[in-house]
Amino acid sequence: MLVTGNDILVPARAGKYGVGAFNTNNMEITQAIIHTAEKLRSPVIVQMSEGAIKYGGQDLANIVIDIATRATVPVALHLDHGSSYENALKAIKMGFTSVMIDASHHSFEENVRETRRVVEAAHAMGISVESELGRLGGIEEHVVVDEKDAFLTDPGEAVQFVEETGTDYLAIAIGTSHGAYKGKGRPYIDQARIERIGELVSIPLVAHGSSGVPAEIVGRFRDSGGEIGDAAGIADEDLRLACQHGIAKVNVDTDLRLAMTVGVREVLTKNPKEFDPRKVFGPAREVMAGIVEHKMGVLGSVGKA
Ligand SMILES: O=C(COP(=O)(O)O)N(O)CCCCOP(=O)(O)O
Ligand code: NA
Ligand SMILES: [Zn+2]
Repeated sequence: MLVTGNDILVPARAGKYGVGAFNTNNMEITQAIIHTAEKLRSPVIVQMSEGAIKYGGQDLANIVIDIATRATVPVALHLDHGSSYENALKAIKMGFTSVMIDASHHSFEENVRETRRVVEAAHAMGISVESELGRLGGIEEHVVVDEKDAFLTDPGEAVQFVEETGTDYLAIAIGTSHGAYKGKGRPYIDQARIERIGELVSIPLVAHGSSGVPAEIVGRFRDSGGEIGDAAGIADEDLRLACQHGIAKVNVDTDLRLAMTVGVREVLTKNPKEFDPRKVFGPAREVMAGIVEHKMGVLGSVGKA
């Protein structure tokens, strides 16, 4: 069933488990996400960035809404990294049940102002809101403390931000970053900071940049002709721990992109004569479903629907 972000995330925060928020850009990705959630009896969030909306528009949103509505587990459709009040409202008009207003690159005051505007409008329509405080960005071990603090979310500011905006859930900067290169070796994630913020703030917390970039997928990507540097993602153990301390929404896009590409490349390199799209995108869907299944196991959302 299609539900709001709060319907899924408030129980997740209370139950100390994480719910995957997986980005989609087509039908097969959407099916891999929602069908796997049904198989595992797990709630799930399907999210579309503004780039995905540009790519697939209402056509793609309708595919998500239709599959989510018929699904036997709770599914929310979330606007990822909404960049303006207007775009957040447009997404609600398209049928989204959760929207992010990402004004974290503005000053604290401007971020509060913009976020509060979206919260008021979205709440008037029964839609949940994600906002962000702090700067997403890979933190290398050598970064000096004050520079690190400039990036990461300040616990005291988080309390004030939540009070002044009424945001339903909050994306915090804890050392993760988008993409396949999250730092040398085991990417840094500031567990103490998550724990501190989780103690002070009771709403669900959001971790962006949470793809694991699993070595097995990276290996298959290279073996099927892909080119990728020394990619690294967030360790499963770090994600599991983060969900014990208040992280409830866990954003994953890169892992699905890698999985889809691996599926397509492996078919096309193994069977150069193949040109039936179902024989290309079908196997890609299976690889993605495997990624979704692994992630739900790590986050602890299996059986929670
Ligand atoms: O936090 C994440 C994903 O993090 P990840 O890269 O670790 O998967 N996200 O919010 C996904 C960001 C997707 C942006 O995609 P566009 O190219 O459409 O703008
Ligand atoms: Na988001
Ligand atoms: Zn993000």
